[in-house]
Amino acid sequence: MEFDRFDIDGPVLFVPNRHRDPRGTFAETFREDEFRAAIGDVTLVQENQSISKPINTIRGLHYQSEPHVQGKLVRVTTGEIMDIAVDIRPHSPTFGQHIKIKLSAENWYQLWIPPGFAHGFRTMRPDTTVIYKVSDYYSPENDRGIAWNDPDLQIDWELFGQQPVLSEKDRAQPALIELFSVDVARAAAAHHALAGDIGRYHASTGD
Ligand SMILES: Cc1cn([C@H]2C[C@H](O)[C@@H](COP(=O)(O)OP(=O)(O)O[C@H]3O[C@@H](C)C(=O)[C@@H](O)[C@H]3O)O2)c(=O)[nH]c1=O
Repeated sequence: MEFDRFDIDGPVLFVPNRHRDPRGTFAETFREDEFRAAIGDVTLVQENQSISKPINTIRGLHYQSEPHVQGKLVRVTTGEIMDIAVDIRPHSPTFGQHIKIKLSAENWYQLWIPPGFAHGFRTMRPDTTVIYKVSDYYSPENDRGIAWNDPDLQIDWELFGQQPVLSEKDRAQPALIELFSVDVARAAAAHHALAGDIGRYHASTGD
């Protein structure tokens, strides 16, 4: 298993070593020892699978709040997604920024999204299967979301005018600023991470 890191600290891309022969392909898709060597003391306790039938289904942006924050190890076994992880760690120098990467049945990529990130994806093909292991159990009381199209996040979903398919819940998620306004202002003032928006965040929090 190879791995790579990103400009935003925390997420890790795992790429399994594939063994090809006339029958097809074999790969180790998860090894706890290698995962822990790269990530640290994290145990994955639940595995989820979703199948999205229409192309341009967007699920997200989702996270669980304390005390049930989740890290997620995401992969695709059929189809392709554009995977998005937004840094929502209030004191992070990259608060509000995101990483974007394509995961597909062909590239076998696995993205580790640590606690402190909101996660979402757009399916780039019909009938896309996403499988992900998580580091804490599902807790409906701690289920949280951010609007996929929050303009402050500046995510280019590459929809090119197409309407995404969304759950009712995801059509009504709040903007980041509604959830994190005070911390955003503090983080922005401390790190100048959101240059240009600082005045507006201060105004909206009354600081
Ligand atoms: C996430 C989850 C949902 N459910 C139930 C709740 C609901 O009835 C049904 C569908 O849930 P959702 O609409 O939240 O499913 P979905 O929109 O696919 O939610 C997922 O989106 C991606 C982007 C993530 O990162 C995941 O953590 C998760 O939030 O499944 C569970 O039973 N266990 C779980 O772990």
